[in-house]
Amino acid sequence: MADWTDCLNFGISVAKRAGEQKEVKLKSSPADLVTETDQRVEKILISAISTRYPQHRFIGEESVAAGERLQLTDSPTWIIDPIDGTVNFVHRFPFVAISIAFAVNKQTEFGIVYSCVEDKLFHAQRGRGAFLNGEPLHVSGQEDISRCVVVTEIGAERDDLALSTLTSNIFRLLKLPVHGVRALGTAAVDMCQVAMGGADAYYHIGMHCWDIAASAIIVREAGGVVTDTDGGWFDVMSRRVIAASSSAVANRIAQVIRPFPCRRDDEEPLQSGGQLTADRKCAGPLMKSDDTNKTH
Ligand SMILES: O=P(O)(O)OC[C@@]1(O)O[C@H](CO)[C@@H](O)[C@@H]1O
Ligand SMILES: [Mg+2]
Ligand SMILES: [Mg+2]
Repeated sequence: MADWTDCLNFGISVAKRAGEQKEVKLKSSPADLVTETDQRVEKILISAISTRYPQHRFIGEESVAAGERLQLTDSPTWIIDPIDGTVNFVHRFPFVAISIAFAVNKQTEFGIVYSCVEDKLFHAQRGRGAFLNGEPLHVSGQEDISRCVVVTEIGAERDDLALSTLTSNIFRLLKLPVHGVRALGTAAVDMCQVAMGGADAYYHIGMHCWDIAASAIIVREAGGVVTDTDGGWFDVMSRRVIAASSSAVANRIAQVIRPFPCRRDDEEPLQSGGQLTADRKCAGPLMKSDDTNKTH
């Protein structure tokens, strides 16, 4: 088995260096600031990594937004979210992370999540455990859904179907009941909360591969389970995930929540006026008819 520890250590060092980029000045508007900062951090990461590993490929949120093709091949690939929690960043809500995953043959070999404001560095390497600032991490192991804190995200979708589905999912979980539902505004940090036992589960529909590729391996290596929202096999490109402290909790959440349709990350972008757009929004047919049969 190839040993990717050198890449992991290099990834950790560039993530920490990029996380020092705090001296950003407001230029014209919060939107500009964020775009500029996100792009700058992604450039810092990709330029450092590609100088050291010129054969490696990249999937970066900002490069994809700029029109680059999103394609996960068998080649060694770094999957990067330069700032996960951009809205938090603008509002100074203190959860903002750099998320870096590394996949070979489409299998994630390691993941790094640097929660910059908290100065918490999470990492995990396949088969070698998960760590927070060098200390081993473990999920809570909770198996009883009624004793769980569940994390989810509100997401950026504002269409009626997405909004009504996500609010009714929260409604059904609260009625089970669970101990609480939380949202931190960054999928990467949400999932690391599951990995460290601060939360017992996380589910989300509509996030992207760069939001969760790193934290998915961190949860698994911390002893948790990661599945699709239907309880089946997790596909990092599907934009659907449950991460949980146990299979029992993951399965219970899968029974309760209903999906809304999302374009896969690796689907060709929508055509708009003859031009390719980076639009990967949730869209598509209404819920499947069997969704109405889900357990409440
Ligand atoms: O665009 P960003 O900041 O990289 O990421 C988007 C994101 O923060 O939005 C969702 C919640 O709104 C999260 O699940 C996800 O991580
Ligand atoms: Mg993100
Ligand atoms: Mg981002």
